[in-house]
Amino acid sequence: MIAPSILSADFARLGEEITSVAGEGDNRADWVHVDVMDGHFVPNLTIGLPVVRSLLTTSDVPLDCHLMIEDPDRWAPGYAESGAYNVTVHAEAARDPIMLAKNLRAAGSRAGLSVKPKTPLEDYVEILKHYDTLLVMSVEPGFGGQSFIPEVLDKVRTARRLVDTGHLRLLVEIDGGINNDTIEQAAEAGVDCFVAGTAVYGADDPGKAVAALREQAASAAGCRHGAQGAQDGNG
Ligand SMILES: O=C(CO)[C@@H](O)[C@H](O)COP(=O)(O)O
Ligand SMILES: [Fe+2]
Repeated sequence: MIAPSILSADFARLGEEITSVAGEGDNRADWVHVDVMDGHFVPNLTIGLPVVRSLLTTSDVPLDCHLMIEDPDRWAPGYAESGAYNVTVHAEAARDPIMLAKNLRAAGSRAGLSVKPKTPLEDYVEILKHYDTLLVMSVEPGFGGQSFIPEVLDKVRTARRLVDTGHLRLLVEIDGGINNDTIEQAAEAGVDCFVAGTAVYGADDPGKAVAALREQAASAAGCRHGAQGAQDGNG
């Protein structure tokens, strides 16, 4: 799955930028990723709930809201109530992440938990049993256009193993520095959903960029499944 991040889009034309990846066929994004930043949890400020509510009316592509905010226990359920498909909060910011996941689901969205590059996954494995998505940050949150941090792929591999062995039931999502040079290693590690800002909205044709990234990820993931089959004696 490909989720273009509108952080790299033209903020004066956000509706059109979303519709550019909301057509039919291969050029259609699976989700559109919306980065909400409060200037406290991260040193940058973007948009909040009123803008997200408007964006929800611009297309039928599900919105994936990534909340880089303090006190998500208080603010995140509003995004779910408004119709966001997936609402992701930061593990480092949530006070009661299990209750928060329950509140998000009760409000009608999927619940996502994100970890910054230096946050270990081990501390959150039990909590993740209450979540639908794990968002592994592959850059420090706050800005688009940064370089991919390959070391976070160990967390992707661990999460993939936990899902494949039935210990967790969630989608593994990655966010930061995903482009045609980095998507294959992320796909091989076991990512299900790839957020891409600059690689999609920096391209001449964002829809074509979505299709190209998906194709690259699918063929790299195919190689991973092939290698897995051979290891299991099925290949
Ligand atoms: O959450 C964030 C940044 O904090 C991301 O969603 C970025 O917006 C991804 O942008 P690129 O790294 O793909 O340019
Ligand atoms: Fe993000």
